[in-house]
Amino acid sequence: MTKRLYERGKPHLNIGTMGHVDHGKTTLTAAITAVLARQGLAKVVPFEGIDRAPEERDRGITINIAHVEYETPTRHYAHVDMPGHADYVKNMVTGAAQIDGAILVVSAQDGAMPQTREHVVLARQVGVRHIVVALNKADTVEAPSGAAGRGHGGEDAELLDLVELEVRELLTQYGFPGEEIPMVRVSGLRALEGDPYWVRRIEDLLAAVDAYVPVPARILDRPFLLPIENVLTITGRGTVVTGVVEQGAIRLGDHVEVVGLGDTFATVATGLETFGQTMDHAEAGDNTAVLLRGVRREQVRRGQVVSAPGTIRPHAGFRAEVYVLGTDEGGRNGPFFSGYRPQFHLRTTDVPGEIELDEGGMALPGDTVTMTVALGRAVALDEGLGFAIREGRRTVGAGTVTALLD
Ligand SMILES: Nc1nc2c(ncn2[C@@H]2O[C@H](COP(=O)(O)OP(=O)(O)OP(=O)(O)O)[C@@H](O)[C@H]2O)c(=O)[nH]1
Ligand SMILES: [Mg+2]
Repeated sequence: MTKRLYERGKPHLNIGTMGHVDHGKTTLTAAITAVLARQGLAKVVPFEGIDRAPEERDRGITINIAHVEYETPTRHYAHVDMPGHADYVKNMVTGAAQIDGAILVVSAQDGAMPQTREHVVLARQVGVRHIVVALNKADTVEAPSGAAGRGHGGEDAELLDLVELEVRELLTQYGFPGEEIPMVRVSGLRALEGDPYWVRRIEDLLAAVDAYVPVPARILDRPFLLPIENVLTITGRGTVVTGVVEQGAIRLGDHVEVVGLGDTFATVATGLETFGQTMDHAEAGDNTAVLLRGVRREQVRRGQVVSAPGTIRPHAGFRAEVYVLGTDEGGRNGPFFSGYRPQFHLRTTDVPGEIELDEGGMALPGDTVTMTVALGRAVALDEGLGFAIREGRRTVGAGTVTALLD
């Protein structure tokens, strides 16, 4: 069976849904595909089809299906719906999801909640600059005209205004232009059911994303690098790794190295695909599956990177600047000290590491501190890389690598 060649007709962007648990991220994701499918711009991905990342698939090289693909009239999107809070932190905060913009989903019933705040803080830390807000579950608050008996009328519409104001203030507090951020009142659930009024609102939301999130400048002038998100075995073909190309470009047949979490080794990219379509080359920003020649499944794992030969090395020691999350941002209740051994989330992996603090040996929630880190395992590192520090289920800090030590 021959596969369609991926056409680079429209600019490609990576976006994702974020927001408090149960506010409707997955329902909204499904609704977007349903609405765009009516225009022939997406395949319907049902609610149950999102959030699944099987270890193995036997049909072709396919992207981790937590990524949903769709087009608007002007753009091609890969959309990642993080399946829960811990995964959000792992995937997005560590830069693994590499999103160019985000849809912040806030339930109109509940307003901003603790994870709404935490996600906004962390989005800011990892350099997500453009957020569009979906005030979801608006059907529980607002009635479309003519839909007598549904919704609750005037007073609750005022409630929506209040929620909107509260979210704008939250965004402004964390350095986003809260006044100008587009906010669209939607109902993922009703749109998914095909209610024309709410379908139009989803179209409004997508138009807002198209207009507000700019096409980012891709780093094409640096060596190829792809952090491995997922490893798949394709029966009869070999081992495939998937992820978003962080920088540079790769052509079919290029020599590459697999770096980190063990000995570096060389291989060749003998297949490239995106969402089931073949590619002759992949470049920064592309959600890509790479077939690696002669590589056994056990040789590769999430957390390694595929890179142009000789361009990046594994390191265990580095210097960093870290923002320690405040208690109200989901951070610790108290300080930590030199000798502290949390988990470091770097690109697509997490490894334990010991912290040596510079000044005074103590870091309080809300502080920005400099430190030396000794990781338990060497991973592919470079200066400027962003990372998150976690302890148990709590995000302790968000930092940047400032120098490599060994
Ligand atoms: N009334 C109403 N209910 C909704 C809407 N969107 C989602 N829901 C319901 O809210 C619940 C949570 O929806 P999900 O889409 O699973 O929420 P989520 O944000 O993906 O949840 P997590 O992934 O667990 O964080 C489900 O029962 C949905 O049916 C909406 O627009 N209106
Ligand atoms: Mg969900």
